[in-house]
Amino acid sequence: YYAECHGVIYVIDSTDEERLAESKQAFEKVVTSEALCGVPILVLANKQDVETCLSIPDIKTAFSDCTSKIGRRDCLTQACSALTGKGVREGIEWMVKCVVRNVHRPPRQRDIT
Ligand SMILES: Nc1nc2c(ncn2[C@@H]2O[C@H](COP(=O)(O)OP(=O)(O)OP(=O)(O)O)[C@@H](O)[C@H]2O)c(=O)[nH]1
Repeated sequence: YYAECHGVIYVIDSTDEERLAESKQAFEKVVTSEALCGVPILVLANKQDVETCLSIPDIKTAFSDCTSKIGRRDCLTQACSALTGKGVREGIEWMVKCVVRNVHRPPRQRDIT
């Protein structure tokens, strides 16, 4: 299943601080998966319409352990709200560009050098 994957969209509930550590563990499994090596990852920090939500810097700090594991691949953390739609288009457009660029995967040496 992962072997056919050209991009990962990982959704975080920005209002669920309690489960952020659990989410980070799940994210770590994705980024360390050999089958997903080099695959672009869009992290959607959802529910940003909620006033008390975690900010993007909060989320990046909580996920900072993962930075080195993300490696050289494209990775974007995009604030969004599935409720209002804000940020969703930007995220998807970014992902489309990445997928087009990485259409041959795993990345060939000449694409990354
Ligand atoms: N305010 C707000 N609510 C949202 C947003 N996205 C989803 N929700 C609400 O969050 C609730 C859970 O949404 P689901 O789509 O069921 O998400 P889920 O991941 O299946 O839920 P769990 O597995 O229970 O965490 C629903 O009441 C949604 O309406 C958002 O961007 N903003």
